[in-house]
Amino acid sequence: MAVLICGGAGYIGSHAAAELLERNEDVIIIDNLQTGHVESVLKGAVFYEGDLRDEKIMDEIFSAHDITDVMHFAADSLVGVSMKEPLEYYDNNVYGALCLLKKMYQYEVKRIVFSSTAATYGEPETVPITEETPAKPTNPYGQTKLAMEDMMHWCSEAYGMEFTALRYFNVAGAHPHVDIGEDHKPETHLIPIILQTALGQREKIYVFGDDYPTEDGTCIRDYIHVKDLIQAHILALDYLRDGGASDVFNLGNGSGFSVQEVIDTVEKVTGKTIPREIAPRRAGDPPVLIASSEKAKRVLNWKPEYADLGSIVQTAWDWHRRHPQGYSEGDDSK
Ligand SMILES: NC(=O)c1ccc[n+]([C@@H]2O[C@H](COP(=O)([O-])OP(=O)(O)OC[C@H]3O[C@@H](n4cnc5c(N)ncnc54)[C@H](O)[C@@H]3O)[C@@H](O)[C@H]2O)c1
Ligand SMILES: O=c1ccn([C@@H]2O[C@H](COP(=O)(O)OP(=O)(O)O[C@H]3O[C@H](CO)[C@H](O)[C@H](O)[C@H]3O)[C@@H](O)[C@H]2O)c(=O)[nH]1
Repeated sequence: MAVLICGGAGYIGSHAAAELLERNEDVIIIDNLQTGHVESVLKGAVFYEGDLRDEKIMDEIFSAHDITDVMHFAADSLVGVSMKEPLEYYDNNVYGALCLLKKMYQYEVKRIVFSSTAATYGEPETVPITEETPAKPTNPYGQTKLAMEDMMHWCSEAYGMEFTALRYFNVAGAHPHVDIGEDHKPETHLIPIILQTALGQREKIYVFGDDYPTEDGTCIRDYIHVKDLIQAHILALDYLRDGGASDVFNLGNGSGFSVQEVIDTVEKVTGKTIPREIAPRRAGDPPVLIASSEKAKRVLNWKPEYADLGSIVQTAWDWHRRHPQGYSEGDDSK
């Protein structure tokens, strides 16, 4: 039995590899390294550098290993870029998932745990967001993720291929004891950008809009620690292995923090003053996104450990301080 991690050299996929290896699972990774890092591939995992859309390497992997389960993280995931390059997003995300599902069907692999996103909900009218909240994406990124969920739904109906679509809210933090963390180039996510400012690599943080209908006028998001997120993936995998039916689950902390509050928290954790400047709104940002993850808690028995934003930021800060330039130092000591 082996788990194939698609996108296992990326931020979240590498944390999944760490957890699976800790459970003594056989881990196979495919990653084309378009945003991933070979340095984040952990010892013990079998690594293939390649693309999901390349049938040759997919056949090589599926015939060389007894793959029983898939975790699928490989995707393009920048909302802004997706607005400008929708076809690229459909190609990598939707066509990439199609290629993967075809191989799973061909090699009779029946289970897949999938990275979905809160972006499938678009701009919901009420919070907290439950899985019953209508999915109405407002950008191609969210739309491609919903299309991928739909494909899995129909594969489940037709071929008995069971899936869990995990709709993440804002993922942050780094592994508390394995030396892996978040390194996107370019970085667009709020917490690492503030940490880069704390490290003196950026002059200031631009706060995108202070005229939203929230208490301090800045956007509110629900931040979830990557380790808690991965714990839910492990539970989702076990749920499918125990015969659980295909389903969709939100993954968030259930509490919201404004951009200003996140910056204040980073100041507290790092002891540094973060210069901030109010900038125009970023297109497509909903004012408030807060998850209800009650379903994951009830069905999967998920118990997140990092409810407090300070402890999430602390683990990210620890990693960023150790790796101020990210993985680019060529650290291959894993
Ligand atoms: N980071 C977040 O806050 C967040 C929130 C919601 C959903 N997600 C989803 O979680 C997943 C992982 O996000 P991440 O932050 O770890 O991103 P990431 O870019 O760090 O990881 C994605 C990995 O997939 C690889 N990849 C992409 N396309 C590929 C392809 N066609 N073939 C092989 N490898 C490919 C990349 O090289 C990268 O290593 C994504 O699907 C993303 O949409 C992330
Ligand atoms: O320099 C910055 C960067 C971000 N922000 C603000 O900080 C908040 C969080 O922004 P992120 O880019 O960190 O995260 P998003 O909420 O935009 O997006 C995240 O959640 C989405 C789902 O809602 C998608 O899944 C996406 O992949 C994931 O990164 C937003 O209000 C954004 O406007 C700033 O003010 N300044």
